Amino acid sequence: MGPSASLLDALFDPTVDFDDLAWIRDQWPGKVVVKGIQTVDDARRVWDLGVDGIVLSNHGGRQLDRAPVPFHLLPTVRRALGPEATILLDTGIMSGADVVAALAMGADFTLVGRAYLYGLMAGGREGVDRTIEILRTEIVRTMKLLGVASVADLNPGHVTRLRALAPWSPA
Ligand SMILES: Cc1cc2nc3c(=O)[nH]c(=O)nc-3n(C[C@H](O)[C@H](O)[C@H](O)COP(=O)(O)O)c2cc1C
Repeated sequence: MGPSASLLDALFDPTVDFDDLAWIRDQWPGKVVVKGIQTVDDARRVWDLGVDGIVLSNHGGRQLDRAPVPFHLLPTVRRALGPEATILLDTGIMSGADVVAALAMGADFTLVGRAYLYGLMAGGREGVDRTIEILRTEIVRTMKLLGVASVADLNPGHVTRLRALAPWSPA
């Protein structure tokens, strides 16, 4: 096994479980956010351990390409955990319309992985700034097209309208 493979093995300990998370929560007074949640049961269990946020993510489906789609999981998790839970959506955010759709379906935040890396590869630091600028412009434009002035006013009903208004956004 090469040095990078050994390092990865050391970083990703497969024996980590919910008891370890409870221990971390107990030891660490700062924020704890758990990424990679893929089922409603895990979302509830992790939230009940007192974390500050959960991230619905399949890490882009890069390792396990049949992993559940976080966007599809989002409404069920929001219903199960209620309005107080902090839910972040990761995976597949490639446009401002994607961000708006996730917020409308119940996410509090979205994360961006590959989109900003594409900007980084295309233009370094400026490319990342430009990616963020494009996402911001698209978010504002999408909300204008929907006739929504505040993120707080977004709701699942807007997602159907979003599909009609934004043909670049996959159904
Ligand atoms: C090059 C690369 C490295 C990544 N490294 C990590 C990592 O160390 N830990 C992690 O939780 N996710 C990692 N991810 C996954 C991303 O954080 C994110 O979950 C995934 O790319 C899906 O989001 P996206 O569709 O916006 O890219 C990595 C992704 C890429 C492309």
